[in-house]
Amino acid sequence: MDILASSSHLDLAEILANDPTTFLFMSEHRKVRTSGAIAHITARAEGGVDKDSPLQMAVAEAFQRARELGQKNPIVIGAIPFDVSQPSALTVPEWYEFMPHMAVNTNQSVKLEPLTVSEYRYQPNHSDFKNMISEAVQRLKQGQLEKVVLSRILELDLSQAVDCNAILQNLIVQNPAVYQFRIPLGNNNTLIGASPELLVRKQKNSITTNPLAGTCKRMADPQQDHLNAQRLWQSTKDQHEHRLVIDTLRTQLSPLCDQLDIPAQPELIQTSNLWHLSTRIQATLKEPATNALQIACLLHPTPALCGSPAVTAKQLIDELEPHDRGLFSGIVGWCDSEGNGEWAVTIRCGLVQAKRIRLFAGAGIVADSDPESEWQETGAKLGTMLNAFNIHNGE
Ligand SMILES: C=C(O[C@@H]1C=C(C(=O)O)C=C[C@H]1O)C(=O)O
Repeated sequence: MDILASSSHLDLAEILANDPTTFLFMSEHRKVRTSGAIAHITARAEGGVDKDSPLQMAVAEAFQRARELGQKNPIVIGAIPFDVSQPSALTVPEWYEFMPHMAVNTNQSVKLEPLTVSEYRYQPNHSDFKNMISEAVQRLKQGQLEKVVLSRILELDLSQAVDCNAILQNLIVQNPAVYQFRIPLGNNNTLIGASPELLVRKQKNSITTNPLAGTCKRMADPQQDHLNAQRLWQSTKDQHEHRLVIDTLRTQLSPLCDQLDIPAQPELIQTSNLWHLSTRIQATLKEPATNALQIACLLHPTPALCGSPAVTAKQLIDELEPHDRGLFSGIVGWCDSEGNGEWAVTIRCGLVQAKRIRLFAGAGIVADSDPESEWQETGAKLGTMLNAFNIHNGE
């Protein structure tokens, strides 16, 4: 499709041009923006690794229609929920382009009028969250499973409607090196976020995945910050949490790949407010025709968002979490008709609807997890979105 000819800076307001249908997915690899819809795809992602699954068939059909309307290489873009038995929220747009990286202004945040929060709702609240983690720790100690990821929701009511695009602009400025997205969901509902975690990128026969697991908070004091990072690196608990993710990915990817390059040790990476253990995995596909959405469906949800073993962890999440995750901890991204694409994990994000914001944060729990530390960790994760809103109390 068209590539922006000029290399002048665009503010988000110009990029989105007040078009409520615009999807945005931006990374250091590609920055995609869209307009309009040829098809909305709600087919469930269950079994989506297979070419003849309902999801892949629906996408192929919509691509065919887009080609008939003159598109050379249509794309599908949007979000898939954590629970793949729930409907997908995908669109084949009427128009899209890959923007030049330089086109997007990542320097200028938007000065927001101070927002007044009229209500904070925690689901579960502090004490119920700690009970939930203690219950999970019991099950982990009994050996029913090795890891489960448990989460909480923070819902805020504001005294005035927020400008969703201004919040996204702030997210981009505060988190320039991650995966930023804007997913319009209808009913004036928008999912926005800045995820640090790549589920899969596919370019021709080459794939990359970059799971994160093992987290601690950044500190204002550089020495304390460095110490925290070292503590995370040396933590057997966090290294164990991380290894479980890598082992699963190795098992899933090995049969598909000629070459699979997994570093022996994770590295430390930093976001604006957190340290993570991170492993960048590179592989070459045996069958280059396998598309990015198929691989995303194979890997999702990884033990970084669900647990290990996956089926037992999913059952425990259904039993213990009081909320439905919906699109949170699902995946978000795009795939073109040549099979290339990029999918990130839907974290560090929120659903915005006029005066109401719904935020999500989860943490990996293993047998030696401490409930209060997990509350603190999820609080720090919520900070990514709260900072973009310029809300500093409550967490
Ligand atoms: C679930 C979240 O994060 C996930 C859990 C992590 C952990 O347990 O250390 C780290 C990164 C993500 O894979 C979240 O940010 O909400």
